[in-house]
Amino acid sequence: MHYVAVKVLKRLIIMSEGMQSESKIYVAGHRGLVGSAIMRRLKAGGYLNIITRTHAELDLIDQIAVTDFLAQENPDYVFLAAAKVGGILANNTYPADFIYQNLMIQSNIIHAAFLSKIKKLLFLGSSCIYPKFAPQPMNEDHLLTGILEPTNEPYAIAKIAGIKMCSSYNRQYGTNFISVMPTNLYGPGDNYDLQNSHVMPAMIRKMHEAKIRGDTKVCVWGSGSPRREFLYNEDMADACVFLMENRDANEIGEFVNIGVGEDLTIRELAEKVSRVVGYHGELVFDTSKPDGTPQKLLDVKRLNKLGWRSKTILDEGIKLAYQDFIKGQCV
Ligand SMILES: NC(=O)C1=CN([C@@H]2O[C@H](COP(=O)(O)OP(=O)(O)OC[C@H]3O[C@@H](n4cnc5c(N)ncnc54)[C@H](OP(=O)(O)O)[C@@H]3O)[C@@H](O)[C@H]2O)C=CC1
Ligand SMILES: C[C@H]1O[C@H](OP(=O)(O)OP(=O)(O)OC[C@H]2O[C@@H](n3cnc4c(=O)[nH]c(N)nc43)[C@H](O)[C@@H]2O)[C@@H](O)[C@@H](O)C1=O
Repeated sequence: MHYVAVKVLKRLIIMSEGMQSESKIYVAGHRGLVGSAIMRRLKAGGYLNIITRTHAELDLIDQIAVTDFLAQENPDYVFLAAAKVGGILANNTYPADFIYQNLMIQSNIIHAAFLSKIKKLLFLGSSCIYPKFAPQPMNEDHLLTGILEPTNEPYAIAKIAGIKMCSSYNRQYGTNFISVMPTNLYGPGDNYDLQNSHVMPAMIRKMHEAKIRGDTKVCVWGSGSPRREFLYNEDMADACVFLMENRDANEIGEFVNIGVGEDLTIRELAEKVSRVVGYHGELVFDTSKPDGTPQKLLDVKRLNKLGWRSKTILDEGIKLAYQDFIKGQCV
């Protein structure tokens, strides 16, 4: 048999074993919004052998350190949830950091995972990989069919490179690297920095602080008309573990969207958050701030067919996220 075919066959035999409770699992970015939820989900699922490194212990931008770490630890499975992440303003202000750090982190881990012959890897991309004016809802076939949104183009290009790395290694070497494209995420452990965060945590904090101070107005960036979809981070983690347990790259296709399949305007989101927080002041729209993509709604048919759908409804998720924010204030 041809040498490459034998190599691919060997890989397929190893892959088909599936994740076991004693499997060695590396979660990169385990303290982040998604990584911390993946940790909770894995522990709840009975996984006993999870390895982690903080940023201070292992800088994922350092290729030699990453290669040595994976060669020494030799995990069976890798969740790649480490990345340079931020909201619209952070992406627009620090484009070099977003493209450089994301290209480096993902390239280092994906290539070292290949060298270490890991059984399966999950790479997290983002719904910003799709063209700015993609038809809605956006399905997986819309990748690379139009121009990207300028505020996050460097980050999106890094994420597209991540998808193409995973699919190229699968094609050439028979690896089992799966890519998922999450919609906008929120939940416990989010980043509440007012400049660099995403809209949901920023709104929670702004409205809470305005309520405490007795402010009559809260500033919402942009026109309020862009539409976004929001997935709770515990659901996101559940989807990641479900796919790692039950689906291989050949069943998924090049990648799969992970979302809810419903969106709302930023104005509607602000109204929902103000109800949960109990803030009754006026919403003022600052149109000097960017709107970004007019709409980002994922088509989740492929995900549903693979056997997963989201559970947490938005109103409930916002309440849980607000409770988390309050808890953080009390520490
Ligand atoms: N949040 C969202 O709305 C969305 C997120 N995603 C994707 O999901 C994934 C997880 O995102 P999220 O959990 O929100 O991000 P977070 O910023 O919450 O977490 C990212 C984690 O990566 C770690 N990290 C970053 N750089 C390095 C580095 N050089 N070396 C070691 N560790 C590093 C961070 O550690 P430290 O803080 O110590 O630097 C942090 O723990 C990312 O791939 C992101 O692109 C996709 C769509 C939406
Ligand atoms: C997940 C995704 O996140 C980023 O894209 P985005 O969806 O545009 O992200 P966002 O959450 O920051 O904003 C959503 C909308 O909300 C409006 N908005 C109102 N008021 C605030 C506000 O106070 N803060 C923020 N951040 N936005 C606000 C804001 O003007 C915009 O119209 C990508 O860069 C990229 O990182 C990525 O993949």
